[in-house]
Amino acid sequence: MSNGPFEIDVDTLGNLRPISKVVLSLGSNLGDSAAILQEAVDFLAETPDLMIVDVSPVYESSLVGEGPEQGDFLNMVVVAESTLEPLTILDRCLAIEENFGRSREVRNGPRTLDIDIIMVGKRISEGDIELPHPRAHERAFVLVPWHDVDPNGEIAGHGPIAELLDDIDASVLTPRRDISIQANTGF
Ligand SMILES: Nc1ncnc2c1ncn2[C@@H]1O[C@H](COP(=O)(O)OP(=O)(O)OP(=O)(O)O)[C@@H](O)[C@H]1O
Ligand SMILES: Nc1nc2c(c(=O)[nH]1)N=C(CO)CN2
Repeated sequence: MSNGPFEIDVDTLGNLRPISKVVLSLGSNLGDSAAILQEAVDFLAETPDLMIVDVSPVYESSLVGEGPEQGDFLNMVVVAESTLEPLTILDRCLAIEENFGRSREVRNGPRTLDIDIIMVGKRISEGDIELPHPRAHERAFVLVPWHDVDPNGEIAGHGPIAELLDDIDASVLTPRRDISIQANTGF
């Protein structure tokens, strides 16, 4: 899959809307994380004008970066196609996070659900959203699952994820083959 926009959609008013590749990183380390990830993917699949192309395997890892003592994360990546604007996708992701009672009281604290927007086509930072996600290129919990389902993926400004993987320690991740998240698109 290219990084798009690579196709055009025509809406009911006849407007042309570019279809962009969207990559999302989902993480959870509070509550029943496997069930939360499945429900989050279900909510994403119900989003109008966003079509899930693939969901990755799930990996477990300890907190990357600064933060209080907390449980290990489950992480996965969703690859989709969408005509939505990045800020509309962000609003939808924040609403899905809130549905699981996501709290931001403790900075970098444990979270029921975190959805990071890794990229929307070749779009770059605009307003309240940083694109591509500024830390995605150095995060094993993003690059490894993404590469599993999209080996030719690229991050604008950083290059092919297959090459970025050479610079990270993937051994920090434990594959959770006992957990399988499905994209139930209803078709
Ligand atoms: N690409 C992006 N994906 C998600 N949120 C973004 C993005 N760019 C900017 N934001 C803003 O940053 C906020 C995300 O803050 P949050 O507390 O979830 O960060 P985090 O996921 O804990 O840390 P990190 O940004 O290192 O992944 C969102 O509310 C949103 O307004
Ligand atoms: N292992 C792991 N570490 C993290 C994660 C995460 O999802 N998994 N998310 C972060 C902020 O988004 C910071 N650190």
